[in-house]
This record gives sequence, C-alpha cells and structure tokens, in this order.
Amino acid sequence: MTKYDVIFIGSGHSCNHGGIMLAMSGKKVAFVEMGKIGGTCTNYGCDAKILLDGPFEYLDGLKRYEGLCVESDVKIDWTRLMSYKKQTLGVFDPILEKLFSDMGVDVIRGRGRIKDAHTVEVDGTAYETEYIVIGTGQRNAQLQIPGKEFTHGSSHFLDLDEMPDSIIFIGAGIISMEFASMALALGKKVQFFEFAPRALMAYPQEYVKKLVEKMESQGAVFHFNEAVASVEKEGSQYKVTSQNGVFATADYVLDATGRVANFEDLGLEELGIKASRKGIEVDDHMRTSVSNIFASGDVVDKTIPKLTPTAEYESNYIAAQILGILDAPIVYPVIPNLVFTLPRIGQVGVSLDDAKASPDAYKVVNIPWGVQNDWVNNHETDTDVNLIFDKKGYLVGAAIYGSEAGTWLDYLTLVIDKKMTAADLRGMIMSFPTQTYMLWSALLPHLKMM
Ligand SMILES: Cc1cc2nc3c(=O)[nH]c(=O)nc-3n(C[C@H](O)[C@H](O)[C@H](O)COP(=O)(O)OP(=O)(O)OC[C@H]3O[C@@H](n4cnc5c(N)ncnc54)[C@H](O)[C@@H]3O)c2cc1C
Ligand SMILES: NC(=O)c1ccc[n+]([C@@H]2O[C@H](COP(=O)([O-])OP(=O)(O)OC[C@H]3O[C@@H](n4cnc5c(N)ncnc54)[C@H](O)[C@@H]3O)[C@@H](O)[C@H]2O)c1
Repeated sequence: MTKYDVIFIGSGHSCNHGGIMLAMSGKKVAFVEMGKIGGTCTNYGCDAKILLDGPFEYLDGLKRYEGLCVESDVKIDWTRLMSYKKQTLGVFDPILEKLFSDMGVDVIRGRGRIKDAHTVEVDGTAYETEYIVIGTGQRNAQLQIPGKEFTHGSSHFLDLDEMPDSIIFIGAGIISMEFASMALALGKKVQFFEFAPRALMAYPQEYVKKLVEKMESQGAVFHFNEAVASVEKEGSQYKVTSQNGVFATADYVLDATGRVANFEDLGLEELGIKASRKGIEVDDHMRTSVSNIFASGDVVDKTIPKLTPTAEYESNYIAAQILGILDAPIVYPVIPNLVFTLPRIGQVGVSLDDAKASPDAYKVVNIPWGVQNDWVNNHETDTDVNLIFDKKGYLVGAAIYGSEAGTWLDYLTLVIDKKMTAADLRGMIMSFPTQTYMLWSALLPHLKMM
C-alpha cells in the first residue's frame, strides 16, 4: 500500500494550493476527487460565472454612451457564449490533473471516506497517510418543498445552452443577483421570491437599493418577505407559490437559497468529529477533534465568508503547519467581498451600515464618484464610494457601487491591511489619468498623516 504524508479529500482551492506547497517541499501528497478536478470555483462557480459575465460588462458600459455618442445595437448571443465557456473550461479537468501530477501530486479519482485516523478509502481501496485534510466544499441547499424536482441549482444555470425567456429566482442572494443581471441584459423576464425584506442582506443597504431599482427599471419584479412554499408544473411552465399565497409562473426556476456543507458519508461520526449543514467543527488551527485530521475551505463551520481566497488561505495555512513552518492560531487578514452584478457592489473591512450606526467610532467619507469623476469614469455617473476611517485616521473599511469595484477593493484592502498612512501613499507614484489614481488622491486628505 502507498503511504502518503498528506491525503486531501477534494481538489478545490481548499486543497490544491496547500497540496502543491507540500509536494514541492518533498511530501508525498494525494488529492482524492469524485467530481471534476479543481472543484466548484473552477468548474461550476467563479470561473464559469466570470467568463460568461465578460461581454455583459462591456455591453453595460457601452449602453452608458447611448444617446451621447454611441448608436448601439450590440446583442449577446448566449448560445455561442455558452459554447465558448464549455470549450474553454471543459479542458481544465485533464489539464489540472496533468499539472498536479507534474508537480508530484497523485490524483485519485473516486469518493473518499475516512476509515480511521490514518486511512482513507476510495471506492474500496485503502490508502495510508500521516495527515488528512477534508476539503469537500458545499452544494446548493435545495428547498425541501413540494415540486423541488422542478427547480435547478447554480451549476445547471451556468451550463444552459439557451437562456430561458422567463426565470423565477428563489432567493435574492449573491448567486441569484449575479445570474439575474445577465438574464435582464438579454431582455429576459425575471422575478424574485425572497424570504428576507431585501436583497443581498449582507451588503450596504443604500447600494442594494440602487441596484434593485436599476434591475426593476429593466423589468425585474421582486417579491420580498415571501418564503417559497411550492413549485408546480403547469403545461410547459412552472408555478411558484409563496407561504402567503403570492404566485408567479416562468419557464425556469432557480433555487439559490444558500449552500450546505458536504460532510455526510465521510466517516466523521465514527471518529467523533462534529459536523452539521453549516460545516465541520475545527479549532483555531483548522484541526478537527482528531488532531491529524484538518478541514479547509467551504466545508468548515466558520463565520468568515466562504470564498475561494479564504479557502486558498486556509489550505496554505494548514500546509505550513504540517511543514512545521508555523504553529500560531489562524488569523485572517481583512477580507474583501464582491458581488459580480452589473454594476458590482463591493465592501471590505468595517461595513458601511455598521459605520453609519457608530458615528463616535468611525468617520464615513462619501464620494459621489460618478458625478465628480465622470471625465475619467467611462461615463458611469451613478458610481459611488464610501471610505470608512477610524478615529486615528486609518482606513478601516470601504464600500463601492460601480463596475470597477473589484480593482478598487483590492487596492483599498492593501491600504487597510498594511495600515498605510498618507506619508506611505505620498511616497509612491501612480499612473495617471486612472481611476485608481483618483482613489489615491481621494484617500490622502483623510488618512492619518504618518
Ligand atoms: C455559482 C458560484 C459562484 C461563485 N463565485 C465566487 C466568486 O466570484 N468569488 C469567490 O471568491 N467565490 C465564489 N464562489 C465560492 C467558491 O466557489 C468556493 O468558496 C470555493 O470553490 C471553495 O473551495 P473548496 O475547495 O472549499 O470547495 P469546492 O471547490 O467545492 O471543492 C470541493 C471538492 O470536493 C469534492 N468532493 C466532495 N466530497 C468528496 C468525497 N467524499 N470524495 C472525493 N471528493 C469529494 C467535490 O467534487 C469538489 O470538487 C462561488 C460559488 C458558486 C457556487
Ligand atoms: N461573488 C461571490 O463572492 C460569490 C458569488 C456566488 C456564490 N458565492 C458563494 O455562494 C454563496 C451564496 O449562495 P446563495 O446566493 O445561494 O446564498 P445567499 O445566502 O447569498 O442567498 C440566499 C437567499 O435565499 C433566501 N432564502 C432562503 N430560503 C428562502 C425561501 N424559502 N424562499 C425565498 N428565499 C429564501 C435567503 O433569505 C437569502 O437571501 C456565498 O456565500 C458564497 O459562498 C460567492
């Protein structure tokens, strides 16, 4: 029997970064994968979504100049876009398998199950190992309601060869709002049933309101405070009904009501490792109650956001521990959150809603960016930025509404994380005229001097 130093169950971002670090440091490593190599982000999540979003971003930008100087009749052909997506991402699985094995990692295909603290079984074959890392991720939390068989999850939507003419989104969270932005840009009929009083509950209220109004102007209908109770088939359509009796019909129903951990059938109960739909319980070293078994990424029960960069961070942290490079508890740096709607909404650090509720602790500087910087802003007049400073003048948070939010958020994350002062920024030279230069100028007067 091959004896491994570390077996990862999963091959997504919660596993592969740390796994490669370990293999390159001379450890004998294997990834056990029952689906596509690379996991959700690579095959059915971030990468698929951002590839499809590409032309929509440009179309949204071009539309801003309509009536000003652009006569636009640009249309996106979803079917051809999807075929481009399938061609591009379809080759990732074999490429990654080769890449990993070239780096010294064995890829074992099949469902992994922990037999005892030092044995992983894959479809009946046992593999011995010193350490185990569980990185089995999450799946759609499909509502258990009558007619659930008529609903689809995010992976199905990201593989649709034809965009349906009408769609009901159950939930107005991150996945629904991102997907609906594309459907609306194609002129499709979109409705939402959302249990909460508003969309994107974790994001700044005023920005979500702006986004919802934009989507409504494109024809979207939002039913807030409506929990879905059933889905029925009516001819070629589907009827969605809420607990209050509000109903609507559409060609397609997407259930995006959150995600649950893949913790079942891993042999955890026999080992006394605690887990629930929220995830596997770990200590501040990412260890389960069995000290040589770690959990990483989306499958962990944690309060920090379940994202690709946080999964990557944890996998590197676990690898460093196994290598004996560090022994301190895990400490997360500031984590940016970005919704890829049209336009984006992003925030990092202290949230805008919290900062506004605590004026004694924070100074909020609003910049009506789109109005002030229209000349450098690609005519995106409704862009808005809020910068949040603590009483010493350090930047501690930021919230952004605009198509460039991602780039700016990463830049501001650096300023927050490194506790940069005005003197630090003045010691740097930025390119000009760029939006990041304007952000740099906007920060200077409010930041701690030195
Ligand atoms: C539609 C969508 C869009 C997203 N967009 C973004 C985004 O824009 N930005 C962002 O940061 N995050 C995004 N995410 C979240 C991101 O995809 C996850 O945070 C990330 O993939 C987590 O990585 P992971 O390795 O923990 O889990 P996963 O990537 O889910 O990997 C888990 C792997 O384990 C395998 N597995 C499970 N059980 C077993 C078993 N018993 N044996 C063997 N293999 C097993 C699965 O097949 C899977 O490949 C998105 C998610 C979705 C669904
Ligand atoms: N840009 C990104 O970072 C990104 C993008 C996509 C996905 N993700 C990942 O996926 C997760 C988001 O997944 P999601 O959008 O499914 O979850 P979510 O938690 O963002 O949204 C789910 C929504 O469904 C609503 N809901 C729950 N039960 C309902 C019911 N019975 N009827 C009507 N509404 C109901 C909730 O109130 C909530 O607003 C993120 O936490 C992240 O892990 C991240």
